[in-house]
Amino acid sequence: MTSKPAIDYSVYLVTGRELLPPGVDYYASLELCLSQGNVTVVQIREKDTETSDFLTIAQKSLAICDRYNVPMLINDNLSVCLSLPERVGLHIGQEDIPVSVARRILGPNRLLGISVKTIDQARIAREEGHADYAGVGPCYGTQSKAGITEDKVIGCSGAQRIVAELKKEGRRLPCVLIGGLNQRTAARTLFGATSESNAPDGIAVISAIVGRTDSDVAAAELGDIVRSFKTGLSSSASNGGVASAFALPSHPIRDAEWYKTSAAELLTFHRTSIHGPPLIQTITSHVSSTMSANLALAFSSSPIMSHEASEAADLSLAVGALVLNIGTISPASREGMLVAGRSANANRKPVVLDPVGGGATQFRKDVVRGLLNATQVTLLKGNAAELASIAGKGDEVRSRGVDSGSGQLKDPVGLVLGLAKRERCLVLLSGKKDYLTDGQTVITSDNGHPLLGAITGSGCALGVTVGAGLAAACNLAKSKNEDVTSLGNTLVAHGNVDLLVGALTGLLAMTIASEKAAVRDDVRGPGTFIPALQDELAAVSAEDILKYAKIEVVSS
Ligand SMILES: Cc1ncc(COP(=O)(O)OP(=O)(O)O)c(N)n1
Ligand SMILES: Cc1nc(C(=O)O)sc1CCOP(=O)(O)O
Repeated sequence: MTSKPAIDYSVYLVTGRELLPPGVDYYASLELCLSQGNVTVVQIREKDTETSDFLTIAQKSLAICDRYNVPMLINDNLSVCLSLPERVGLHIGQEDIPVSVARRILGPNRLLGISVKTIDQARIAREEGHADYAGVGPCYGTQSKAGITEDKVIGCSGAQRIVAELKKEGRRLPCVLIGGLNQRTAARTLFGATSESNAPDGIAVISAIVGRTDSDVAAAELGDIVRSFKTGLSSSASNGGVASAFALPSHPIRDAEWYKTSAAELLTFHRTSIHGPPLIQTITSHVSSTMSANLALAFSSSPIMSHEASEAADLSLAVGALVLNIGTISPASREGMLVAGRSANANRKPVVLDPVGGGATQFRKDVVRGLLNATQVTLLKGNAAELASIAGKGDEVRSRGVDSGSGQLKDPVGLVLGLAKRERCLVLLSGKKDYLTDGQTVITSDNGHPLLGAITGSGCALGVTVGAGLAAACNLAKSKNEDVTSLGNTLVAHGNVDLLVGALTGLLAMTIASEKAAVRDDVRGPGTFIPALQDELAAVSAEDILKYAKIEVVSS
């Protein structure tokens, strides 16, 4: 029989004296962040401190933790842990003393945590049963620990797979996410690491609390995020599961006519909106920049083609949507995209990611993974090869470079639904038939003319019209005084905004315009098609959507 108290892992502070702001006293900072009851566990981590000094720091820290009734653990150092009362636990890594040996020495009553970075390590930790909980990471890059290179980062999807392994039936091991978790990343990482009924139990942080002079406020912000996540969990559990209820919008089943009518109404609103044309920040390829800007204008939007990282935060206050297209990606434009993505997330602006050629090279794969890890994307748009690569099904459709083909996907509906659920975003699979989903409903569209494939940049411009459609959906909700800013339970739904209809409107406008352009008398081939497409996109109307949209709801 063990006598371990139940632990609330919600906000797990790992200390880091070297990260304190200048002039801030370690003990004062620790006391301050514990003072409001938001930090629920503390681990004392001293990487370069002599054992005797480590013990002194740990003893003084324990007095503070005891005052606030917060459980405490020691990082790595068994002798410091054993010198302290039995209520003090130990956290070890995979390279430290073996967990079975640690358990034998510590006895059954001390809390013992282990770091896991792979599914195998998670399985072993769960099966062996020596550890009481696992620290899962590094979720993202961090300055707080040496040696965390890009290839070691597991991101939301890696964390999701590890959490699922830790939570397998039989023994469900509690776990916390660690590495780059902060006020900006915590919500989407908690949501993103959750699948079915497998959710992390909390977040472990160093810099997000230790690096702040107002460590009490920092802890309260994180506490709010984790509580709101857990509230979403319990309400969704009673609604039949986690992923269905909060990761993606849950709405009534609607038929194709409803979507057609809603898209037509949104288009009318967008063309005549008192908000004026939404500003669409587009970081795109050199090849398609002019085409994208012109077609954005034709679709009643205002393009701004800024790649500059230093103005992204200011811009994101003004933009209606952000479009990230990796067609001619470089390390500098990747940096701009990361900053712009962060700023858009912070200001709750929709983000479209177009992973052009995403499966073609390792560099592009890394860029796409990095962007998906660092940004909560609202809509992921790609062709069969690009989306199959992101889904880890690259062998299903061999990538042939940036214009890789329509592909022979075995199960396009399953692919887009799976990706939408995993990445917590809308997914648009473009091809002869387009598939659009919000993770609940899948809409197919048979619109679009083959000449779109004969000109360069039409796919990139589609990303922009879809982005403008998302911005229009936000503006429509605002005009009805609906909440478009709250975090709520849905990360991609932006309160009451119907982003699925927004994306559909941008898709139909572009594809119907292409059909109307292609049949014009003045169009004799790709060259004359381009200006005609621009004209027809400027003219496409609600009536055109009602008359020409060829959409079906194939899954609800
Ligand atoms: C909660 C939690 N999770 C993971 C770690 C990392 O531990 P470890 O792998 O031992 O690395 P160091 O902390 O020793 O650098 C942790 N400390 N806490
Ligand atoms: C101590 C530690 N361990 C990690 C792991 O992944 O094993 S990441 C990490 C540092 C976490 O610091 P911050 O919250 O400032 O990113």
